[in-house]
Amino acid sequence: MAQVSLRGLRKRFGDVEVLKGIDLDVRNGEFMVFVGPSGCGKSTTLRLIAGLEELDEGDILIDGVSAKDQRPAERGTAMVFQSYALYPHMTVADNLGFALKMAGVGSAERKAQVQRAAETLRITDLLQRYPRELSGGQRQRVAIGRAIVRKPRVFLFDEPLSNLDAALRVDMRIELSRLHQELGTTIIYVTHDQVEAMTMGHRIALFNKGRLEQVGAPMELYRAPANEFVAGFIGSPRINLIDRPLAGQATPEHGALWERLGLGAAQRAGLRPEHLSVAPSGQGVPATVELAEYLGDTTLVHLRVPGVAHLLTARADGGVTGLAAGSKVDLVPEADKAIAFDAQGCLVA
Ligand SMILES: Nc1ncnc2c1ncn2[C@@H]1O[C@H](COP(=O)(O)OP(=O)(O)OP(=O)(O)O)[C@@H](O)[C@H]1O
Repeated sequence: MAQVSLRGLRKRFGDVEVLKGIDLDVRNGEFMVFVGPSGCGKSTTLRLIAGLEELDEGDILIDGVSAKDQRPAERGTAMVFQSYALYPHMTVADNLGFALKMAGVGSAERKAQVQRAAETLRITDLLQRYPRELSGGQRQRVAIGRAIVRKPRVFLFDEPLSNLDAALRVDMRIELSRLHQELGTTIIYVTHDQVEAMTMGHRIALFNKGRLEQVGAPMELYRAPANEFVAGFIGSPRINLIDRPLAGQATPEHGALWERLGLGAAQRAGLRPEHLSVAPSGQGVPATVELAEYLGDTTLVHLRVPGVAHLLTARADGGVTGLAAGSKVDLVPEADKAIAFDAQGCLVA
């Protein structure tokens, strides 16, 4: 286990400044998820920690020791790539044991460690197969096993599940969380999938354009996003953003909705779909159904309120039916759940 501290990390590729000063402390034994849109710099940060890229400015401390002058092999990190990067001509057992062999570990000890890793990942029956004889999920397990046998101080995962189908991704999410509980090793995990971030991370570091927007526990980012970007990135379906109506120009519906939110001077309100409900006419703010998505356990209702710029999404009970496009309904917001943002898009505390 190790603590990883990033201090003022900066990195450019040619003219493009990809990291514009990243400061972050990853705690001992923590499962830290780096999340953010494509190209925001999360993989570059991971590769800097692994020593696969060189820093322009700043420092990386692993257990308080600067990694700047350490080669990748000296850092005690093990990386798992999206592409698996297995040796095609080697069996699973040889793939797992290769790093140990290179490190001069004897055959009997190597065999024991490979066996242990295979048991942890539940792939003992695959040890004699070749990578081409494995499914995507099995290959990913082998790739993780290869990292485990090295007994790293820090695991670095770069989008390890993105090549798997949806059902397998869910299984592997659970497996990886179990693995972390079992090993207790510090994990830094890169993904662009906010569901993975929410379900697996002790904490999330949300990147955007080479900077960190917010670092915190998943529910902290969900309930108290530092700004509109965080609010919009975390949560599916997306949070509803409702502008304050311009004085004297609001439609009665927009005015009534804003009034119900009770946010006074805020510039914009964020309201999660589960905090917006559909009620019989006369009980709330009049709206028109654009589309209802019946998902079984819930129904997502996309609604138009005259004067409000965007469609609003309400998450209704799965029993709600008969909401044809064009139906008139009323919307009732849970005002105490509304999140207020100022003119700069920052959270109003
Ligand atoms: N070796 C490189 N040479 C030039 N540009 C690079 C290199 N590596 C990354 N970049 C650029 O740096 C930016 C950040 O890339 P990075 O891979 O860190 O993003 P990311 O947040 O991990 O995105 P994704 O989810 O798409 O992988 C991108 O604009 C990318 O094109």
